[in-house]
Amino acid sequence: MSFNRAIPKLPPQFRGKWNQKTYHVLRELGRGANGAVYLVSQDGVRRAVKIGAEGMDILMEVHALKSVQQGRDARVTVAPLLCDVDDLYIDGRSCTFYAMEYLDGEQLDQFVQRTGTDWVPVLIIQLLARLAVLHQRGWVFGDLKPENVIVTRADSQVRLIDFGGVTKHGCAVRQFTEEYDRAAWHAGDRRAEPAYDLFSLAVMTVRLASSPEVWKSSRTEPRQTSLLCDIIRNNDSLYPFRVPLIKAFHGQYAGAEEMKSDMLAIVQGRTTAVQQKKASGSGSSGIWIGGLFVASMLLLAGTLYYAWMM
Ligand SMILES: Nc1ncnc2c1ncn2[C@@H]1O[C@H](COP(=O)(O)OP(=O)(O)OP(=O)(O)O)[C@@H](O)[C@H]1O
Repeated sequence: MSFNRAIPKLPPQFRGKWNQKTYHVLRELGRGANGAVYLVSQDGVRRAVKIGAEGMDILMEVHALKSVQQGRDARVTVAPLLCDVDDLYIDGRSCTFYAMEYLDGEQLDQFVQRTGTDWVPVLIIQLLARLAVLHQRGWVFGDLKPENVIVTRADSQVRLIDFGGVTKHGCAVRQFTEEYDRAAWHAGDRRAEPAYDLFSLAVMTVRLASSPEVWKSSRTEPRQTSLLCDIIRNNDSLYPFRVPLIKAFHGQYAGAEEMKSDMLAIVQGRTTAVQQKKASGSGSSGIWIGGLFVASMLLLAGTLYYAWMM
C-alpha cells in the first residue's frame, strides 16, 4: 500500500510504451486510496484502465487477476478480464497501468435496492462460486464489500472488482473495511484465509437484506456478532439462512464451496416448497413467490451451471 505518492492523472490520450496500444480517456470511473480507474476507448472498444501510485501494487493486482483467468474453472468469470499491462510516461515518470474489460452494471447494493432483497441469496451464491475459484488459486479477496462487487447489466452475474486487497493465504490482509472486517467484529484476526472472506460475506448478506435503520443499530461498540444474530432472528428473508450465516461468523466453514452448498440447498428447498404450495392452490404471498421464482430462474440459468461444472 502507498500513502505518500500521488495517484497519477491519465492524459486524455496515451499509448502504452511496450504494447503500443492507444487509449482515449472518456471519463474517470472512480478513485480510491491506491488507484484510479478510467473508462477508456481502445480501438473503439470500451475498457477500464487502472493506474496506481505504486507500480508494485498494480502488478500484484495483475498477478491475481491473471491467476483467476487460468485453469479448468476459468469459465467462472470471477473478475473483469485482463486486456493489457503496460507503462506510460506521465510528467517524465514511468507509471504502470492495466486495461481490463469494462463491466457495464451496478454496484451490488444499488442492484439490491432496485430489485429487492429476494435476490440477495442468489447473488451471494454466485459470489461464493467466485470466491471458491480465488481461494483455490491461493488468494483471499480481503476487502469484500458491496462497493467491490458489480452486477452486470446484460446477465445479472456478479463480478469482483478492485483486487487491491487481494492477499496470499497466510499473510496479513492487505486492505479491509472495518464494517466487514473480522477483527473489528472481535471474531478473529486478519490472517488471510478463506474463512476471513466468508465472514465478510456473511456480514455483507445481513447488511444487504436489512433496512438502513436496522443496519445502523448494529454499529454500537463493541461490535459483536450477537448483534448480527439478533438482526437475522428478526428478519424474515435472513432467518431461513441463519445456519450458514452463523457458521460463517464462527469460522466453521473450511471453504466457500461448503457454504455455497448449504445456501443452495436452502434456496432449492424454499423454491420447491413454494411450487408445491402453488400447485395445491394455497400460495398467498404473490410478490415473494414472484421474486423467488425469478431469482431461482437466474440461479438455474447461471449459478447452478457453474455449481455442476466445478
Ligand atoms: N472493470 C471495471 N468496469 C467498470 N467499472 C469499474 C471497473 N473497475 C473499477 N470500476 C469502477 O471504478 C471504481 C474504482 O475502482 P477500484 O475500487 O478498483 O479503485 P481503487 O482506486 O483501487 O479504490 P480503492 O483505493 O478503494 O481500492 C469502482 O467503484 C467502480 O465503480
